[in-house]
Amino acid sequence: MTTAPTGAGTAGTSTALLDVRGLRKVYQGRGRSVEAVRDLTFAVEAGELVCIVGPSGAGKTTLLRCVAGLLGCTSGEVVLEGERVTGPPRGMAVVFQEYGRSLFPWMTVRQNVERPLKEKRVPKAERRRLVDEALEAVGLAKVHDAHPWQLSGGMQQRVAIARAVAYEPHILLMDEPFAAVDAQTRADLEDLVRSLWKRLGVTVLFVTHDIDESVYLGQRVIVLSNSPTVVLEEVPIDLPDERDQLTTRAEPRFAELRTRIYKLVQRAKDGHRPAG
Ligand SMILES: Nc1ncnc2c1ncn2[C@@H]1O[C@H](COP(=O)(O)OP(=O)(O)OP(=O)(O)O)[C@@H](O)[C@H]1O
Repeated sequence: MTTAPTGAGTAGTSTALLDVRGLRKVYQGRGRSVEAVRDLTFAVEAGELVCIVGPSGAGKTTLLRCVAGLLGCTSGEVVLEGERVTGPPRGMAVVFQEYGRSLFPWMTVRQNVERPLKEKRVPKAERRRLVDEALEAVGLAKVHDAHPWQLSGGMQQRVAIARAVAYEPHILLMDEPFAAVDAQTRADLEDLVRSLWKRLGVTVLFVTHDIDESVYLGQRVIVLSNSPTVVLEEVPIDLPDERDQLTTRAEPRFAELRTRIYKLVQRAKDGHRPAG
């Protein structure tokens, strides 16, 4: 595991793994500015799986890019493991929606997964072990020497997940990672994320526009208001830890939770803001 994040400065002590404090993001354009995120504050504990939902344009991607250190905050701060994020932290990996663009087409599956480990200067034998384990975990051991363009969309996204997992991040950020795959593949990938999360104990922050997906995956769902964004409500997901696509989604409690979050997102779309 990586322990010393780069791209970070010292911040106050915190018990949470990730602390987003008063995050505000204003995009400055020529002659006009857009306040995408107004004031976001929430924390994620080590080992949690937290989902973020909100209306389209609510600033979910903006939030994730600020957390990943890819975008500077206008004010407020993101603190990871007690260190203020000022650039991509070493203890973090990100999986984006556009798997096609995130993989290098001229590299094999193995080379794609191995690349960040080379950059991290992980010794060769250790690299091989980590890549083998990650490919095995996502069910791609047999196609390690294929190129991404020889694989289906769902398999390519598995490569991106393997690459993130092999890196042994403390926190995994996922930005609508399954939006571009078919429903069956999506269900399989959701189960893959849950099983990797459980097995590896990694903290996961998962952005989705799919309310059912957020309830199925999360231990907690953070619902965002519309832009300029604040946290509308945090909903604990009190479903049993063992989940599967058929029985979990058929549970009355699942339906209650999805209805509650659906209503919250509708209210967010209508411009509802939290009291105070
Ligand atoms: N580079 C940019 N310059 C100016 N405005 C931007 C920029 N990127 C995003 N925005 C604006 O910020 C707001 C939030 O956008 P963002 O993409 O973060 O939302 P989102 O919740 O991820 O959207 P979606 O669910 O549709 O993917 C929107 O109003 C968007 O138009």
